[in-house]
Amino acid sequence: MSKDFLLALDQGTTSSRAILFDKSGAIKAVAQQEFPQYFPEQAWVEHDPSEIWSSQSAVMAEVLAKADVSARRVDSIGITNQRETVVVWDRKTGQPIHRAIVWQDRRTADMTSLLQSGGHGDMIREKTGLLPDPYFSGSKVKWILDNVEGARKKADDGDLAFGTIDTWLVWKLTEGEVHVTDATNACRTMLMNIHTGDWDDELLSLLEIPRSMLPEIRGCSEVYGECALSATAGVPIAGMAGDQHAALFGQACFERGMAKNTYGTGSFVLMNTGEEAVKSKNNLLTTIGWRIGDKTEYALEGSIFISGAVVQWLRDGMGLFRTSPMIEALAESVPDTNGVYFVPAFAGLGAPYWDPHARGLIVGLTRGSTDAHIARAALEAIAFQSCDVLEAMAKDSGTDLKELRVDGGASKNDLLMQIQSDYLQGRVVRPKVTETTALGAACLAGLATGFYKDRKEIAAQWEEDKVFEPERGAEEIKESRKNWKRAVKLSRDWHESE
Ligand SMILES: Nc1ncnc2c1ncn2[C@@H]1O[C@H](COP(=O)(O)OP(=O)(O)O)[C@@H](O)[C@H]1O
Ligand SMILES: O=P(O)(O)OC[C@H](O)CO
Repeated sequence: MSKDFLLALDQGTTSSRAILFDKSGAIKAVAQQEFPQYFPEQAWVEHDPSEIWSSQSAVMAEVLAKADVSARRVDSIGITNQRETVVVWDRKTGQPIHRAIVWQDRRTADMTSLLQSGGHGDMIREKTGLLPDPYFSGSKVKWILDNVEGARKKADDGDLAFGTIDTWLVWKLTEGEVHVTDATNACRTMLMNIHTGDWDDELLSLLEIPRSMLPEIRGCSEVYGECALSATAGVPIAGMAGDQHAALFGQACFERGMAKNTYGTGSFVLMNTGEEAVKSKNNLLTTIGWRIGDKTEYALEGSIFISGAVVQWLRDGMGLFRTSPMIEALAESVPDTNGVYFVPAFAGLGAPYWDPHARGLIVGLTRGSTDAHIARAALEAIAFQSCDVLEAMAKDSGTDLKELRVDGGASKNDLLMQIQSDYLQGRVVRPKVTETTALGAACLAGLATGFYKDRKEIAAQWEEDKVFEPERGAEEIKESRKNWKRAVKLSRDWHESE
């Protein structure tokens, strides 16, 4: 039977998705399931690994049924996932010993501040391309080992396994046979040296994490094992990358200097820097774009923790509208924010501020402020945050960005994309397929099996849907950009440590 399809498993922060692509990169079918978020304490965020697995395996079966395609016609599976989120499980029982600690969780803020004040910041930056922040996996693993009864002894005895979500899914898909991660997920743990491509003993000993817990680090495009589940039994798992890296690949940003921004729960801007691991002088991260065969390509990244999530908060927390897309009409009903600025630092601030103690605020309110102004200020905030990161990126890379390729749930919002282009004073380009994260994972799998010959074939499939050009001049936006920075200043260092 001919193999006509690639299956992408896209395990995101708020939902698990499975998408079936045909060879031209067109979507044949999508299945999606949201799963519960747990907020046990202020600024803590957890997921239940078994709910992640049950939602992901359910959508995998559902998408094939929806498309009426049998697993025998699926060439291979590509996995992509929310990054940094930590699962620790017992190797013997396969049971997690704690809920997954999610990338947004701030419980280890004091721990990472100590790493900084203890003089480890430069070493961490040099080796990992990251900076000490609770965002990354390492401090979360240490927290589990320190706080779950009996965990440290079990870890020392070699009975525990650690994984980011990619690792957890492969473990489940292969029924405990394969314990691997890929270079892009590994490089977000703060435990890997991005220059050697291996776990780093100095970092492991600093965080007291035994090497025996860790998965093997593999490339992004190779066969890791075969699926053991009945719905997809025998299909090779052949692609794996963190969601932002997969999106960079799916956007065909294959040349140095090309960049994308994914507007999901957070926003993540990545710029390809080729084989050079560019060191940021402006508080961006140096990250692995992908590793294919023995070649590693790098990227600069600006990670913004809250973007689409602010829309969700206005929807669910404030009840301003019923569905996320409805924010567009509400925000469009006013010509501007009437002086309102909204800093959505719900989970502290990521790049380029890196302040885990910042908290959200809305300023500039008057008796004339309405829900529409607040909605518009939320969209402006999404755009402002990306501009802050892109400004830093231009300085670090020494290149002015020619265009920004966009994707993710909130990129469907035309008003937001126009605001982005205005504040950026540059071209914003949205492709026909905005599921580029899943597409990237599928393509990585297809490259490994020979379904695709080379990257050129993939790049040729990328098609533009809509281009946004600035409608306002540089002078017109100057005042707003200045006020945004004033608002950010006010949000800083708000939460006091215990
Ligand atoms: N039309 C829209 N305008 C603004 N935000 C949107 C729109 N549609 C979806 N969103 C936001 O995008 C996010 C979902 O995007 P998605 O790429 O699925 O995220 P994730 O992968 O992080 O779960 C949600 O936070 C939602 O509020
Ligand atoms: O699930 P997303 O799309 O919000 O992405 C989460 C990021 O990978 C976190 O680093």
